[in-house]
Amino acid sequence: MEWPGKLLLLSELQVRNAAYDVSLSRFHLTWKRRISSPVYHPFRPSLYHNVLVSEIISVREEEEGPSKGEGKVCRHAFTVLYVERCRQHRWQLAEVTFMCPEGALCQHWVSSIREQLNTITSRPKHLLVYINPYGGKRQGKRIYEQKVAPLFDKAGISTDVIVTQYANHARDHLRTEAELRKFDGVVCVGGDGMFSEVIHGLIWRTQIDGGIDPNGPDQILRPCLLRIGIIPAGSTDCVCFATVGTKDPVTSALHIIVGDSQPMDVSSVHHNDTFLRYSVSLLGYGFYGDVLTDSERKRWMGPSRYDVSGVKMFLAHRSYEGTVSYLPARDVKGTPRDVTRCLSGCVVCQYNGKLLSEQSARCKMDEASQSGVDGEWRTIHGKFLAVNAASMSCACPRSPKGLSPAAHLADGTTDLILVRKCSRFSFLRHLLRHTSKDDQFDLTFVEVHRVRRFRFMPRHRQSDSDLQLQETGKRQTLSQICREAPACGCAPAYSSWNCDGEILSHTAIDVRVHCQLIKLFARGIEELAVFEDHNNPCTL
Ligand SMILES: Nc1ncnc2c1ncn2[C@@H]1O[C@H](COP(=O)(O)OP(=O)(O)OP(=O)(O)O)[C@@H](O)[C@H]1O
Repeated sequence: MEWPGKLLLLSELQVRNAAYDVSLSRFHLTWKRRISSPVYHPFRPSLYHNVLVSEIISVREEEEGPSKGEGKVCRHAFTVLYVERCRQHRWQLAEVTFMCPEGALCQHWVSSIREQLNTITSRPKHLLVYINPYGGKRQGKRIYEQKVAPLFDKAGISTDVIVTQYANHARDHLRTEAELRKFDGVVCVGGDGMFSEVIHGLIWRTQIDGGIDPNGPDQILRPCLLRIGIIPAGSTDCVCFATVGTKDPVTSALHIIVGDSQPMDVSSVHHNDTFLRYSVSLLGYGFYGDVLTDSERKRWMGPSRYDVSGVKMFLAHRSYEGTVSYLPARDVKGTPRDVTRCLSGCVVCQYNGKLLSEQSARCKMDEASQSGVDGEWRTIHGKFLAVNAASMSCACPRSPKGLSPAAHLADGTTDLILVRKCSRFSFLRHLLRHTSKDDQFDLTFVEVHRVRRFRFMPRHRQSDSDLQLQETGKRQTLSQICREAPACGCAPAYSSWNCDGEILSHTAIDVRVHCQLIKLFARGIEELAVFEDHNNPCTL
């Protein structure tokens, strides 16, 4: 076996007229300046650079290098394009040009680097791209054409681009028409709504192709083979922020190019035997459901509608009666009160992912053992200000800790957070703790459980006429008027579920977490230390 640290090439080359020792191994490209004077010079550029081969985007031979170096003639040059880390998890494309004394040496370097890049099998070569031209500030097309397409081009990635014509265009295309075998991944340019369309299309198609009925709440779903990339261009880009650490199209494009892979759990939401939606981040009933319902009526306000509706619903202080039953996540590592976070290469996700896939393999062999794997249901009845299920931390720039700071992206569980009826002041304390260092769960009226499945049943069942009105958007009957503006004194009987920013049509739901059902072109959030390279001018 070849020793991985073994040097494949070592030459003296020039970078900006200074001599460097440049070396290439299977994993690293390094260039180290030859020091002519031992005297420290504070303004001299960094002396040592190290780039992972896995983070080299491409290499190109220059037409003709500069004609003179320090005394030597250097007419042959090649340029390496690579990932450079900046502040706050941002990546950018950097390049360095090496000048070689001879053409043969230059070609040898170019072919050796290309050879190493060709050994990386996880990089996509052909992508299917969906652009929502109306997401966020309607910049999706411009962002893709100006910032992303040139990078894909440099990396030699070919694309089939579809600019969506209507809502659910991407979902329907993926479900039926898309020739998925042609592609190594699917990219969506837009916000969380667009990402949701893509996962709905891809998961559905994967189940149908695999002969699995997606309407069955007890079905073990097939993981999707194609990875998904998100180019953030929406007004809410929470999934991108949670999996990459920033909302920057260039950073996301570079994660796609280097072929990153981040598994992610998906929850299926059913009402009886009818599939409603998939969720990857937040399912919220009560406060977060009401905020979304109210903010939908204020779309004309733009993103500030969430603040306005948040304040309004906080003052309304509505609580809802219902029954929550859940299956606690047994045997898994981690709890919602952990101080450790789900970061890049998370060992909790790896451990639980393995454990749960072994359990579901056993379960497939013996359908009857299902109850043994799942354990026992627990039930809580009460009046709640909020019932939330966070499948990831739900961190965003406004709430950097998120709704459940210790939640994991891919451990097969969701954190069920129950906020019981309490005073306005107490609820405010709970909400404010999402932005401070204090533990938002350390309050008598809040409880949190790490679960694999849960059900919710409101005390008052929705009537069919309520459901019809909810779906058609008409608001004319007395009960609906009472629900929207209970000036008559009757409190609304039920809230709505906010499912990743969409309102569900039913309140009685059955939610099941599917461990690592999808994979993203991301690597999770890297430790900050990785980014604190003080030699890097971009971090200063
Ligand atoms: N061509 C289109 N015309 C109208 N709607 C579209 C089109 N393409 C996609 N959509 C829908 O637009 C919605 C919002 O898209 P997206 O998530 O990209 O932007 P956003 O501004 O972040 O939206 P949101 O406010 O929902 O987060 C999605 O639910 C998607 O289904």
